[in-house]
Amino acid sequence: MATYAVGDLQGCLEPLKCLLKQVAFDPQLDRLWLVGDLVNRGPQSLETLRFLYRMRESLVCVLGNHDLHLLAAARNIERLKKSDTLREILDAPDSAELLEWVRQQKLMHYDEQRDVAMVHAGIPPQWSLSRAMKCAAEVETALRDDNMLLAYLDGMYGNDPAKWDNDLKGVTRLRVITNYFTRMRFCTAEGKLDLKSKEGLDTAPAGYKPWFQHKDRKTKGLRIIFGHWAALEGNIHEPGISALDTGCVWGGSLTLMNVDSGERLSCKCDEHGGLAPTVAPLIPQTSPVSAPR
Ligand SMILES: Nc1ncnc2c1ncn2[C@@H]1O[C@H](COP(=O)(O)OP(=O)(O)OP(=O)(O)OP(=O)(O)OC[C@H]2O[C@@H](n3cnc4c(N)ncnc43)[C@H](O)[C@@H]2O)[C@@H](O)[C@H]1O
Repeated sequence: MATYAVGDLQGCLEPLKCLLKQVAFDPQLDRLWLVGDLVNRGPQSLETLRFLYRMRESLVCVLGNHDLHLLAAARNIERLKKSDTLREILDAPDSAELLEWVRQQKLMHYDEQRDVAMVHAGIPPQWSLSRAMKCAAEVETALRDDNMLLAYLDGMYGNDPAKWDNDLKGVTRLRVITNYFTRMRFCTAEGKLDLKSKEGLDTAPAGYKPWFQHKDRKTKGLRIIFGHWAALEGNIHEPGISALDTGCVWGGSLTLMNVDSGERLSCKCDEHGGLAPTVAPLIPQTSPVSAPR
C-alpha cells in the first residue's frame, strides 16, 4: 500500500493515467492525494472529474482557485473566461453530482500520523498548524452549508484585505482565508499578500518573500505539500516543503510523489496539457522529505 501526491491536474487526464500506470496504482490498496486545481486550462476537465469521482474512495483532495471558480461559475456568480475549459462540466448530464463532490472537498488536509499537511497554495507564515486547520474548517463549513454557499462564493473574489486579522468577520474573513490557501505565493512575514507576482522565487516584490521562506514561519518543521505555483517547476530547496505544480498546462510536466519516500515521477506534457511521448524515470526529491521538528 502506497500513498502518492500529484500536482495540479488542470484537466490533464492522460498524463495522470500515465503516472498511475507507471506506479501500478491500485485504488483498492493505494491512496492518491491531489493538491487541487483538478480542472481548467487543460484539455479534459470533465473526463478528469469523472475519473476522479469514480475513484473517490481512494482520494484525498484539497481545492484550488480553479476548483472554487468552477463552483462559482456553476452558480452564475462568476462568468467563465475565454481561457476557461469548464463549460463541458457545467453542461454535462452528471454535472450536479460531480460538483456536489467537489464542494465536499477540503481546503487543507492534515495527516497526523505522518505529520504532513497538504494545501493548494500555502499556509501563511504567521499561522500555526492549529490556526490553519481552524481557518480551513471555516471555509469548508461555508462550502458545505446550503445557506452559506452562495454568500461565500459571491464574496470570495478579490484581493482585499491583504492580511489576516483575527477580528475579521463574515465573507471578508473567508476571502482572506481562501486567498491564503488557494492563491498565495509571496507575502510578508506578517502575512500581507502580494497576489500579482506569479513568476519565480527571485521575482518577489520588495519586502515580500515566498510564503515558505520566512524565517519565523510558525509551521516550520511541519511537512507541507503544495501546488499552485507553476513557475517554480517543482524546484525548491526548503526542508520539508514539497512543490508539486510542474506546469502541465504550460508545456511542463505532471508530477507524482510518493508521500513517504519523496521519490518523484514526472510525465512530460505537450503544450496543450496532453501526453508528450517521454516519461522521466523516478528521481529523488530535491528537498528532504522529513522536516526538522
Ligand atoms: N478569491 C479569488 N479571487 C480572484 N480569483 C479567484 C479567487 N478564487 C478563485 N479565483 C479564480 O482563480 C482562477 C485563476 O486566476 P488567475 O489570476 O489566472 O490565477 P493564477 O495566479 O494565474 O493562478 P493559476 O492557478 O492559474 O497559476 P499558475 O501557477 O498555473 O500560472 C500562473 C502563471 O505562471 C506562469 N508560468 C507557468 N509556468 C512557468 C514557468 N515555468 N516559468 C515562468 N512562468 C511560468 C504562467 O504563464 C502564468 O502566467 C480564475 O479563474 C479566478 O477566477
